Amino acid sequence: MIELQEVTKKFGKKKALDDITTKINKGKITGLLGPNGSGKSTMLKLITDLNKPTSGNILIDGEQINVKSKNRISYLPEIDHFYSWMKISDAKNFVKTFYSDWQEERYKDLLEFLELEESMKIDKISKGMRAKTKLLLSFSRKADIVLLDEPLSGIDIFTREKIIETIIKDYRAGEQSIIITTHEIKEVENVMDEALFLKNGKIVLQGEIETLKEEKNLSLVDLMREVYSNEK
Ligand SMILES: Nc1ncnc2c1ncn2[C@@H]1O[C@H](COP(=O)(O)OP(=O)(O)OP(=O)(O)O)[C@@H](O)[C@H]1O
Repeated sequence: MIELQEVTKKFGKKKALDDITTKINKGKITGLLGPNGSGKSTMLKLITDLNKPTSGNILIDGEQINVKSKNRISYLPEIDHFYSWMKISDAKNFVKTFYSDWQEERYKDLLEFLELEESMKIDKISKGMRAKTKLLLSFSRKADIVLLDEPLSGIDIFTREKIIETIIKDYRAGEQSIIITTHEIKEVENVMDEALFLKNGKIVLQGEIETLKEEKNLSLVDLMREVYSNEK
């Protein structure tokens, strides 16, 4: 379980996250939702320990984030983190040297599934292929926490579908926790178990998707509309 205790993250005077206390359940797919600038990426970066909170604590299975917990996390950043000279195989070797849980078999399997080739040069492939490459590298590890920041952003419908298929393909429900930030709500609605809605750095709603929808008798998109129109 990932636990945030009174977490605030400030950039200058701006509170990107404002005194957040919450638990994100283990073994589920959780959608981290909210409008631009609501704090989604900031929250993922704090969980990966790429950024430190200004105040508050983040615990993973009851332990303060440490080197061991960092190794359990696979993080797909919103922005491309590849060097332009790299081929997919170079990017793989780069990631592989950092993490002991690299799974070569899974990498080979996903490479084929995503219709990518190791010899492809990253600065020559399309945006969709780069998105698939990021996913390939994130999912070729055995990490039991996978954080995906906007994996569907700016990608065509077919590639989006392929990316969603990849996310659920070998998903170990109950064991592996996946947190996805996205604006493509309709497409991930059926994949997510739980959702956490952020606005201005605060949680405005959180729960199991089916329960939230049933309680209000609304689709997730309409639920979001209601949540964000009521919040100022
Ligand atoms: N490195 C930074 N320096 C200054 N301000 C930042 C930094 N990172 C985030 N912020 C600010 O913190 C707030 C939250 O940003 P964040 O990127 O977490 O939002 P988001 O919900 O992921 O947005 P989007 O959907 O547009 O990706 C925004 O106001 C943003 O400008």
